Amino acid sequence: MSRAFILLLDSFGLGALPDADKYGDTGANTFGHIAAWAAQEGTPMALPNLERLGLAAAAHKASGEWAAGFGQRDGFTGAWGAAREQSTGKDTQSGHWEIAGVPVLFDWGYFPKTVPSFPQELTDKLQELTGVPGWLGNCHASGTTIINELGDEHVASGKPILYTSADSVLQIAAHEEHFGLERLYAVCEAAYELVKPYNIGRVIARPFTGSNGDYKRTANRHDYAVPPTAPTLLDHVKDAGGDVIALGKISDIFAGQGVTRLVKGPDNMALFDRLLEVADDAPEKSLTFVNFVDFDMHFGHRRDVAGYSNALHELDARLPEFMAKLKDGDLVVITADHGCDPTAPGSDHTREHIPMIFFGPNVAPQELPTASTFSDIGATLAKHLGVKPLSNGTALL
Ligand SMILES: O=P(O)(O)O[C@H]1O[C@H](CO)[C@@H](O)[C@H]1O
Ligand SMILES: [Mn+2]
Ligand SMILES: [Mn+2]
Repeated sequence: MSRAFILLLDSFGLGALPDADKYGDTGANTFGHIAAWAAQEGTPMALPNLERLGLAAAAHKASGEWAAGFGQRDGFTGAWGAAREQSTGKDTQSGHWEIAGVPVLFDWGYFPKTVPSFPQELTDKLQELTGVPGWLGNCHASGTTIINELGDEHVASGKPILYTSADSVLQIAAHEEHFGLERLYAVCEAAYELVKPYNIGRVIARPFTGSNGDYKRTANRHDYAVPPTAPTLLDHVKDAGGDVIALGKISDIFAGQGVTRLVKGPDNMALFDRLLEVADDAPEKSLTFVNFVDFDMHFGHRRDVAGYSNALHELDARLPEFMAKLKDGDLVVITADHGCDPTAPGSDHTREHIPMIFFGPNVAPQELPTASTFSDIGATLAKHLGVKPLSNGTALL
């Protein structure tokens, strides 16, 4: 039996990369700063299951410091280490694709931090194609803030809210009932075609509901992402006849490429429930890839340190349920795609090391060398599954 599982904690960074200063992220440390905050609150973090696997030791190796409340201990059960990003960005697509063997070595296009942020020829063309009365926003923004700032005006005028971030994205927010969900999707589809010359990674539909200055995003977010530029681990597994089971937003991130089964869930804990079901029936030579997005979407970008800490405790507490389902030959890795330090200024991702914690019934506990590319993770899983090796990365086990 050989199966592989990637449990990706979206944005769970372990400390700044050597080149973080180029990204404005000097000193960023998602895990370290959450742990420091918790200790200062008088409620130090306790993540016994992740700690036993080697998480805190990996963070120490990556950042040079022990996270508050954690220290050297005996009896690790995982093969633990951290990885550095080879891609030029610090976005979700770059992180995931690189794990799967395809680092993004070209520069994505980005929209500048000016107002307006988007080129006028782009917004004019999109207006002409979709017949909307104009645009609101047209700037860098936090998605939950801007819908409350501009929601009333959007409802009154029918103008969608356009915004972006430090990532290569064009996001369009509109009211599900007043503007219409299908209409929002149609505007995003048109935008996806128009941003191609700008080398933009994703257009994201951000529907919301509510009234009178009180608006909330719904679960009907939809991503229109460019597909990976070369075959990924997912393709290699699929081409070898294996199942590729994508939980949460994984399928969107790979534009469906290489995915054979799609499983959705509204939040981290629902996704964990789905993961347990998949662990029961995933066949031989399958890859199960789950993205726990709440860490990033609800807590990292929102700079909600308490929420992030709580979500880590919730996941840690449930890990034994998953471990109990593992079968002989299973290989699991716990990792991330970038950082999003909730104590950093602004609301963007941070350029950090990611955890690389392998475990499973046949994994010998050990310290791993710091990987110079996230692709070492995918290369290790490709070897484990016996599929075609990836064109980037080195197998570590
Ligand atoms: O502030 P919100 O809308 O959550 O946006 C975030 O979500 C986008 C996609 O993950 C990122 O680029 C980031 O800007
Ligand atoms: Mn991400
Ligand atoms: Mn994000």
